[in-house]
Amino acid sequence: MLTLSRLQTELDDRAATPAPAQPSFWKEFRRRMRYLFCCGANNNRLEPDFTDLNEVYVPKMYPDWLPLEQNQRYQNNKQRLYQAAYENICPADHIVPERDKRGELVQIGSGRYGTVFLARYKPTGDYVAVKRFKRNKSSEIHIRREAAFLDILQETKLCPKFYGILEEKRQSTSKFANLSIVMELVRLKENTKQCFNLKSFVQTQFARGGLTTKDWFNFNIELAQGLMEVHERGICILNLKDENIMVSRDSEGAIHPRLVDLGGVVLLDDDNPIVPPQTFTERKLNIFNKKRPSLAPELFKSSKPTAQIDIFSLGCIFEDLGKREMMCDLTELALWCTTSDPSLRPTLAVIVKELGELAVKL
Ligand SMILES: Nc1ncnc2c1ncn2[C@@H]1O[C@H](COP(=O)(O)OP(=O)(O)OP(=O)(O)O)[C@@H](O)[C@H]1O
Repeated sequence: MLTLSRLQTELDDRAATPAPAQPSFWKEFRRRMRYLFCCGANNNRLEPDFTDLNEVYVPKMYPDWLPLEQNQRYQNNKQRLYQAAYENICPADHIVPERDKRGELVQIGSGRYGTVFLARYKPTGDYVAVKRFKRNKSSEIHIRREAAFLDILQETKLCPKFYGILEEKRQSTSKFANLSIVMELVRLKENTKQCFNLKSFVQTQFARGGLTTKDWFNFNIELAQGLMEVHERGICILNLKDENIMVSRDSEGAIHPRLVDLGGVVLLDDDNPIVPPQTFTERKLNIFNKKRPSLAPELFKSSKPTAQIDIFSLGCIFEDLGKREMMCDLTELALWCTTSDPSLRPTLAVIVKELGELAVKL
């Protein structure tokens, strides 16, 4: 909602900005935010035409530094990307929503773009998570794009299995869009329906009981290794934060990270740099920066989507964990990862090595 003070600030800004050829602040702001968090390189496309993503995505899948064998796999992804976006449909009668005693849908979590519900996948009886998207926040291309990336990243240990796109006819007055994403339910333990993201996990005594510092180090090693796998596929998460990392515990009590919410992903080293609008004043940048402290500072100047951006966000996760669990070594590593100069941040390989060495000492 445009509050009076925000409106006043905008008007002040407009007055201070020379009129000719300057795009409106809010128009440019929305365009940039869409670029950052929704459509990535295809921010200008309003039509659900996915072929452009194919074209944009595939050349990026040939980074020189990758072994030939991996490049070959990316070539095969071209067809899959399209299929995931348009052909990987989960038939509506395969999904049986779970309801509580009052007959309401069981909600697992929610965010700015969607709400995630619990359901059963009829053919196998598996529990699944169905992410419904808010109609006013997500375009069709946004949803299809998220699904396509989930399809590619489900190969990694970090991301949940993708069951397909669910199409349901809803009234135009409905809060939710017609398309939803069906994916594996990432739950705390095999035999429960409870799900915890890292943020809620650390605050819930019964879920986190009995953990040692070593467990946390191993968890972080897995997280960094998982991120490496994501980067190897030419993808930058951009939106890495504790709410998007789910925690599961195995039969021995060890914790493992899984990544959900690929709504913000962009292509690594995309030629389109992410730049804040010209009219973004220093003050506004600071306000936005404070609201999203896990975003790397270079994003607020002008930056290509790089691995270092995710490493900064990973550092913010380490910082929170280090402080909360009183792991000084982790806090120190966090400081290194969140260096404002991206070229000084450690690579993921170095992070894994450092964490491994620290874990051995325990
Ligand atoms: N596969 C899943 N299994 C279990 N819980 C999930 C799953 N996917 C999402 N969640 C839960 O639902 C919450 C909201 O999902 P998600 O982050 O995808 O929504 P969003 O609207 O895109 O969020 P954001 O505001 O961060 O963009 C997550 O924080 C997580 O706790």
